[in-house]
Amino acid sequence: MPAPVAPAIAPTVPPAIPDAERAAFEARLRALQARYHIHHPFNQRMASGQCSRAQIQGWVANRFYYQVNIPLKDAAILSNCPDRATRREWVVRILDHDGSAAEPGGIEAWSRLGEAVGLTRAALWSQQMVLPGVRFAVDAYVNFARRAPWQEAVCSSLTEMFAPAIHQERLAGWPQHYPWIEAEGLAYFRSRIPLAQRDVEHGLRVTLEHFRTPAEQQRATQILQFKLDILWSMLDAIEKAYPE
Ligand SMILES: O=C(O)c1cc(C(=O)O)c2c(n1)C(=O)C(=O)c1cc(C(=O)O)[nH]c1-2
Repeated sequence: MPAPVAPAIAPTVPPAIPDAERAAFEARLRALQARYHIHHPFNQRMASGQCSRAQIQGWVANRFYYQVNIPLKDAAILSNCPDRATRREWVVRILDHDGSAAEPGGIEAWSRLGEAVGLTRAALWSQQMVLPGVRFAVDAYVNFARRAPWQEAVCSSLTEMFAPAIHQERLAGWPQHYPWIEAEGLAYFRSRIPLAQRDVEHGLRVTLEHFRTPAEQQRATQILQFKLDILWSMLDAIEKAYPE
């Protein structure tokens, strides 16, 4: 009688991915920078000082809808994530935007940007200026985070890899191009640079660990492209509503 075969025990720790493979995957994700909204014609006009006051106000009022939805998106990711260590690291993103007793937070900073460009708080908070295309695009992001496996939603946040450059671009250019914007209004962009870098460090760790096979990694690039398309569509809608 043959000796009984020991039952296979599922490994609790997945095998390590070779460093070179990981680096190649990360490089493929980073290469999608070419599709970032920093290259959108509206952003290029905004960055080179060609936007009117009405266009800047339209952009700020519409982007506010993105800002107020980011914490809902992050809460959706938390609600789908059974891993306590990940939740502990992720939850800070909600307070970054919503603020706390100690810090007014990103949404408040964006409201100040609104005032700095001449929008009243009522105009901003009423969301009356939010365009249908912007609403659809942002809602698609939140809905994706609600429905997708949490690691996929984490991957979709990785456009933040490219965000510090666009914040820097505004900090460097706006004071000279748009001297009518009160300088304190730009604090939001300054505050996001270190936060985006921290977020990306975490988001990349999750993504590089989770998407392993070529097919999974292909899926990750498609998810990142989907998110790039959301940001791009927002500017398409804004550009159409506020023509030159
Ligand atoms: O101003 C920008 O162009 C820009 C882009 C992005 C981005 O790439 O998703 C974010 C932000 N800003 C931002 O301020 C922000 O808080 C943020 C959070 C996220 C996200 O997906 O979780 N993206 C972004």
